[in-house]
Amino acid sequence: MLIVKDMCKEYPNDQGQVVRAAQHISFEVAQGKLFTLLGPSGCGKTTTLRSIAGLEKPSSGEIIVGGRVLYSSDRKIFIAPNQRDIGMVFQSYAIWPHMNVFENAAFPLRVGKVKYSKKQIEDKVLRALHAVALDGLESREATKLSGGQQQRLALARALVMEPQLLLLDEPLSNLDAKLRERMRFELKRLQRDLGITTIYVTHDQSEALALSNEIAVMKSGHIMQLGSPREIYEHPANEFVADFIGTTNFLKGHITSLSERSGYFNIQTPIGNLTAFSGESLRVGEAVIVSVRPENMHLSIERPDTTNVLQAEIHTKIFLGETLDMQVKAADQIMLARVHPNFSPHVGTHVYVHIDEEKCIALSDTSASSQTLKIS
Ligand SMILES: Nc1ncnc2c1ncn2[C@@H]1O[C@H](COP(=O)(O)OP(=O)(O)OP(=O)(O)O)[C@@H](O)[C@H]1O
Repeated sequence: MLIVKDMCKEYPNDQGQVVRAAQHISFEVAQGKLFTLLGPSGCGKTTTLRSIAGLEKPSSGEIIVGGRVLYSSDRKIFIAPNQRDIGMVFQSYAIWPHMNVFENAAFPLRVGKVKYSKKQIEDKVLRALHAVALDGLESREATKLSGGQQQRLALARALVMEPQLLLLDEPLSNLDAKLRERMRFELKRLQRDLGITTIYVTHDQSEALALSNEIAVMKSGHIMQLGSPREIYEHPANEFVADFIGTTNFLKGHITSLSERSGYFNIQTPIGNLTAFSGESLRVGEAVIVSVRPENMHLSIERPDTTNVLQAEIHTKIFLGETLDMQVKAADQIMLARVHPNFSPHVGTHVYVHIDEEKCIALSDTSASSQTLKIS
């Protein structure tokens, strides 16, 4: 449905230098899916989204929506934003305060090139308002809506033209935390019910995990990893992704041997030997970082009869209601374990930490590429 091919966008900055805002961005989104561009501030998410909308002209590459080329540097094609059949909702969704709900939603139909009859406008607006569950509020002044309702109205205004592609740029960031969480579910339901292909921009990793069929994690204008929320969470491609998505423990080490299980490696770390999975082709002696999610650190008082067991001591405990976060200390390394609140040994207690081999992810330590150890 949407194809972005090798897209680059450069801007000149105030010092006359070139800012490479998006570099060789390529991805495809299937019909009806929700695809998220996720990354820290300045990584190029908005630039990518605005390029799809036609609000920015990329420096090179190609953008195709539903088989129609909207931009191609090679073929010198650039379709104007209002000819692209794309709906967009921005962070500052700016509904019109002097118009009621109906008129706000009808606005794009009234100003567009195509002239619609009164009946057509009414049908389309009521359909869009129904989709976002604002039916019955047509004559309410827009300013008398709650934050969440205003957000849904902005969405209805983007949907009223029945675009084939919907672009959402941090649409929930102006809402308070509770409402944001509720709107996440609403957005997901709405997107699924309407089956509208959607590109979503956010810097909030939990929002991305909750909403997306697929995520592109971006850093400094590059896509660092493309994958489903589960793939990205469970098998981060590199240290940046592991660190940016969720909470993780990092252990530095080096590979001592290949495990008998294919894809697994035996690793020596300062706090003990571990067997870990890696999607990379790592070599014996190579410096690695092992990433372990806190919920995969299983603590026990008795030594479990299995492999991948470390010895540690309870360092600090933080009660979080449904979970207990425990910092455990092994050698000089502090690690975070997220456990059930029923398991609450005293600070200073010696514990065993078991980590399933599948949940230990070895990533090549790029910062240590020059320090590869030789194992004879
Ligand atoms: N019009 C512009 N002129 C010059 N530089 C720009 C322009 N727009 C964006 N940039 C730069 O391009 C880079 C990417 O910006 P972009 O807005 O795409 O990032 P972002 O990931 O969406 O960030 P945020 O989450 O803060 O909106 C940044 O370094 C930004 O300063």
